[in-house]
Amino acid sequence: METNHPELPGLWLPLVTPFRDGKLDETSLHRLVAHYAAQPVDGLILGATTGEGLSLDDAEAQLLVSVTSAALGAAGRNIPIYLGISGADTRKIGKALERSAGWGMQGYLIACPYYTRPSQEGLFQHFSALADSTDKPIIIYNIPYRTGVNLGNETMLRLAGRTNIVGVKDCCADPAQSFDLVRRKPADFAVLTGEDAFYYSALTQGADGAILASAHVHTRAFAAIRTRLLAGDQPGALADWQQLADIPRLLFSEPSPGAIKYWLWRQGLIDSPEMRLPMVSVSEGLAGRIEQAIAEEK
Ligand SMILES: O=C(O)C1=N[C@H](C(=O)O)C[C@H](O)C1
Repeated sequence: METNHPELPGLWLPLVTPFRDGKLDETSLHRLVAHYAAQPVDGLILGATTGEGLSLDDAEAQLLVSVTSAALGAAGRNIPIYLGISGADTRKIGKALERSAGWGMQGYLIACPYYTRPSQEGLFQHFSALADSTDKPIIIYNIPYRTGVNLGNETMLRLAGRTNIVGVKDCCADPAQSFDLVRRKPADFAVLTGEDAFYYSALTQGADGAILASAHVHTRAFAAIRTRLLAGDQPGALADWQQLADIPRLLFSEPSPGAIKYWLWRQGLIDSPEMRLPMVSVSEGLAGRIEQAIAEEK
């Protein structure tokens, strides 16, 4: 793929944000980043859905970026960090882009404005205005079942013409829309699936990669599927996917990132599975199923 952003294709991890006693847990964050720095992860997204970005204030988001950069640096790993931003007011998001410009991440993942359900023209003008507010690359996050609005392919392709709108995290939940986009997109615009359960099928239909919360666990196995497909080994990739396909179902059987945090906590990667309200811990039933999955790993 020819692209002005060769770092985009691949497997990205939307990192959980560890909390302890109500605060961002820097020690766990450092340990977690060091762990993934040694894994085949091509980029990190901070403060997105999985990172509970809506419950972080500016100071915490900045700390998240600086601790993550420092941990990657200490591990000698140079992969891009994008910061998740969401909101429903173009002006406020534009100000957030200005305030965060010097924080040290390489780009932004920006969700479609939620709740107000703007028209396609409104969405076009929204993302155009945001692209004007920053020099950094932007990945659009299209997730209609969370925001209430679907950014259609005609609008996406108009936005793909902007030099710093470099890709989409595609969670449109409509495989026909995703395939149509992959077929028509310019070469320098990356389609990264964010539908964990569609990971294998999205890659076989030409997606450039993925942003997958599920890849917090079995990271190497998730990465290997893409590697096999790129090497032309589709049967091998399918066999691998058949082993992994239950993982997204398990991790998303209750609101995410509860299950992922529980799993990471039980593995000693974070010191607490704590989340911020309105997110609450996994049920006893799900905790038991995760315990069993961890035991089966060994
Ligand atoms: O953190 C994210 O961003 C992700 N969001 C998707 C969602 O909102 O459900 C899932 C994806 O794996 C990561």
